[in-house]
Parts: sequence; C-alpha cells; structure tokens
Amino acid sequence: MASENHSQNNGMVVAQVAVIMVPLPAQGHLNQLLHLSRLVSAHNISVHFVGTTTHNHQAKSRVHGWDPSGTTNIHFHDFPTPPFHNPPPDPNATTKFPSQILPAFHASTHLRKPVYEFVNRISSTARRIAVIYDSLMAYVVQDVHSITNAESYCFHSISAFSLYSFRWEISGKPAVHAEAEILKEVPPMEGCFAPEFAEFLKLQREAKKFNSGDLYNASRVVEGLYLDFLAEEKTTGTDKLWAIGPFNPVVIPERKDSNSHHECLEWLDKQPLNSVIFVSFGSTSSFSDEQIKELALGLEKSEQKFLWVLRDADKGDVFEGDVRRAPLPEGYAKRVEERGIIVRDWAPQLEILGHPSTGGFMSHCGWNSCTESITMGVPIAAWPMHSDQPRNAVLITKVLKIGLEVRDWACRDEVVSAIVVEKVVKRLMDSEEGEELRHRAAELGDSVKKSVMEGGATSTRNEMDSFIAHITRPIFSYQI
Ligand SMILES: O=c1ccn([C@@H]2O[C@H](COP(=O)(O)OP(=O)(O)O[C@H]3O[C@H](CO)[C@@H](O)[C@H](O)[C@H]3O)[C@@H](O)[C@H]2O)c(=O)[nH]1
Repeated sequence: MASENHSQNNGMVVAQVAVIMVPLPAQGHLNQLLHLSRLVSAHNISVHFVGTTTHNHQAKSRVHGWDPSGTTNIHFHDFPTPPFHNPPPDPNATTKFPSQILPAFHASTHLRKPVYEFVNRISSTARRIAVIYDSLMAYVVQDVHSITNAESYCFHSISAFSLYSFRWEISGKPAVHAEAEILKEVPPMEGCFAPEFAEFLKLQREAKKFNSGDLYNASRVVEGLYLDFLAEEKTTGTDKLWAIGPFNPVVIPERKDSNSHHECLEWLDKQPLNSVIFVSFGSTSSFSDEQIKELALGLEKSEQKFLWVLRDADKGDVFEGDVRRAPLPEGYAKRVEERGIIVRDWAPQLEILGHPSTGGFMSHCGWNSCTESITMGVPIAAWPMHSDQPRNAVLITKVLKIGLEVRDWACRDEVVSAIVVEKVVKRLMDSEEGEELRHRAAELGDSVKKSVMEGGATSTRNEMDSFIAHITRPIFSYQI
C-alpha cells in the first residue's frame, strides 16, 4: 500500500514523514495544534498528538468546526504526569494573568522523558520525523535533536504583530521602519504577565537547542509586514518561516441534527442578520462580581441583541473541582430575555462567529478569538485582559481597523463602567461607524478565506504546500 507519503522498504511500508505535535496544556494552545493536526493530516500524513491524559481529553472534547474522532490519521497519545495543584482562578486578582494554570505548565515538564522515548520509537516508522512544538514546550522536546531523523519546528501561538512588538520592546525599542510607526502606540508589557511565569519562560529559553523552522498561525493577508520583519530578524536561529494560518476551519460544516449542537445556535437562527453581539472572553479570563454587574447593565442599556458566554477562566485541570457561577443582577435574565441569552457552559465559538446573525464580537483578543473573528468577518470590541491581548487589540483597532476599544489598557485597574459598555456596543452594532467596521471585517475575512482556499503567491495555501513539501522532501544518503 505505497502512497504519496509512503514507500516500500524491503517489504516494509515506511512513511516519508510522521508529524508529532507537542502542545502547551492550555486551551488556546491545545486548540491551535489540534486544528493544525487536521490540516497536516489532510496531506495523507500521520499526525501524533502527544500530551497529558487530561489535556488531550480537553482538546478533543472542546474542538468545534470538525470532528477529530472522524480523522483516521490523527493519533492521540496520552501520558500521565504527577498530580498537580489545581486552584480556581481568582476573579479579584489585580493582574488578570491566569496564574492558576501555571502548576499544569510545570507538571507538563515531566513529559520530557516519555516524549523523547515516544519520538525515538516512532522514528523507525518514517524516514523523517517532524516534531512541531509550542514555543513554550521547548523544555519537553530538548532531547529530540539526538534522534538522527528528527527535526523540530517551533510553533508560535501568538500573532506575528504581538511577537514582533514584544521583541522590539525587549530590544530597547530601536528606530522603526516608517510602515511600522504604530509599534510606538503599543502599550508596554507591564501588567501583562504574572511574575511567576518568568521562571517557566526561562526554562523554555534555556532548553531551546535547535530549530528547523518557525510556524505561525498567521496569514500574510493580515500580518505580512510583521512576518517579513520576523523573517529578517532570524532571532530563533533559522531563516525558515511559514505563515500557515488561520488554522481554524474557514468554512463551517452544515449542522446535521438538533442533538448535535448547542441550543444557542438555534436562538441565533431566529435573529436578524448581523443583529447580535457575541460576548466572550476565551478560556483564561475571570471577572469580579462588580465588573460582571457593570457589563450586564451595559449590555442591557445598549438595547442590542447579545449572546454572552459568562464563565470563569479554566483551571489547570478543567475536569476537576467546582466552577464559580458568577451572580447576575437580580431579575436580570428575565429582563433581557427578549434580546439576550447567557451561556454558562462551553460555547461553540467558531460556529457562533460564523453565524449570519452575529454582527459583532466583544472579546479579550486572545489570538484564537482574533483569528476566528477575522476569518468569519466579524468586527471586534476589544477588551484585553493580559498577555499578548493588549497588542492584539492594537492590531485589531489601529492596524486592521476592524474594531473598537472597550477597555483602555492604561486604565486596567479600573472597572469598565456600564456606560462605556453601552456606548461601545451601540457604536459597533447600531451606527454608521459600526457598519463600516463590519464591511471592512467582511472584506478581510473574504481575503483570508481566499488565501486558504484558492492559493496565490503569498497565500496561506502556498505556504502550507511549501511547508509540506519541505517536511516530505527526499532524503539523500551517501555511501563512500
Ligand atoms: O466558551 C468558549 C470559550 C472559548 N472557546 C474557544 O477557546 C479558544 C480561546 O482561545 P483564545 O481566544 O486565544 O483565548 P485564551 O484561551 O485566553 O488564549 C490564551 O492563548 C492564546 C494563544 O497563545 C493567547 O493569544 C491568549 O492571550 C491566551 O490567553 C478559542 O478558540 C475559542 O473559540 C470556545 O470555543 N468556547
């Protein structure tokens, strides 16, 4: 059974390449490498997704837009880790960085030995092994370079704009190219991370021994300039860079039966075109009771339709322990029932953004949320909370001009008032300015979809083909 990616060797079928994904155990990272697994496996390449038992389960149970269990050449490999502390998030913390998941990150360092052994075992089944690892999992894959037919590719889970602007800030903000003057408006990284995260970052930096190329969940249509800057820099020890995003499906499959989808989609079915603002803050943000009350009142006063996902940030292990159910103002659900719904569980975000009734997205600007919204052509009301999000907010509102600011990062210690929420929601959903943003977002979404589906010189499709050609390139052996 020899095929494009397989050949016969003394009667044994040997694949040209097998790919091993090593994700960081946090939803926004698991999600991206799982989506990438789908894209790579579509090239008739076996993909091995390795992780802790609980996080592999999390990744599979939450994915939207396709079904990993229906894909025969994606294989999940679950590895145990020692038990880790699993505290709930603190909704009242001043820094919003999700420190509660750091014990899970540290527990994942125990994967170093089992992952090395696994790659070693798999290395005899293919001529080449391509290990694609999250830049925050360098520690785990550091021994792989001793396996002669293994190469490793570093996946950067944030936008090219954010990554470049972080590096620019760290290198002392040197003079910038005229086209990149906007970098001067990016807020400094103070307040973006918890100090304890530095230790984990250092571990990764020190372990990064070799790198065969960099992968980005980014599209040249959206971030071409910053991808070029990153390519020029070569700071990661390689001049190979592929911009193969968005990883998320760009077309949502049709819904089959009512049992297989979330009820909020049926509610959306009944709403007019572009009439609903989707409000959701990813998997790492928690709001204080006071902030939730202001947000609730602002949405109510805006008199716009809304679909609000109100849930706390993930714990390190999402399947263990209680989850806080944040209170809403007295009688709120009843008062807004004609216009809004509140979802307390995991919502099908990609499908919501792809629904024709969704006309705006109030988001914390995590990179997955940004790419999903850009792909589906939905403008964003930006409410950054931590990490790369203030940078993504600048990309969305000032570079791409497909969004408005809700939370001014400079005032991040203050509660965002109901009045601010009301005003921004009205501007986005019920004004000429909002219409223009929706128009621009739709145009960008179309270009991104074309770049994935139709190809062209600087398209995602071309870059993906180039990456696949690179990892499946012939292997020459010389005998003297
Ligand atoms: O009810 C929900 C909530 C979230 N999601 C999905 O969960 C993901 C959330 O990812 P993202 O938007 O990137 O937010 P975070 O979970 O906060 O992501 C973390 O990881 C990202 C990638 O590094 C960073 O950009 C963020 O700042 C960081 O907080 C997205 O795919 C959403 O579609 C759902 O499907 N349903």
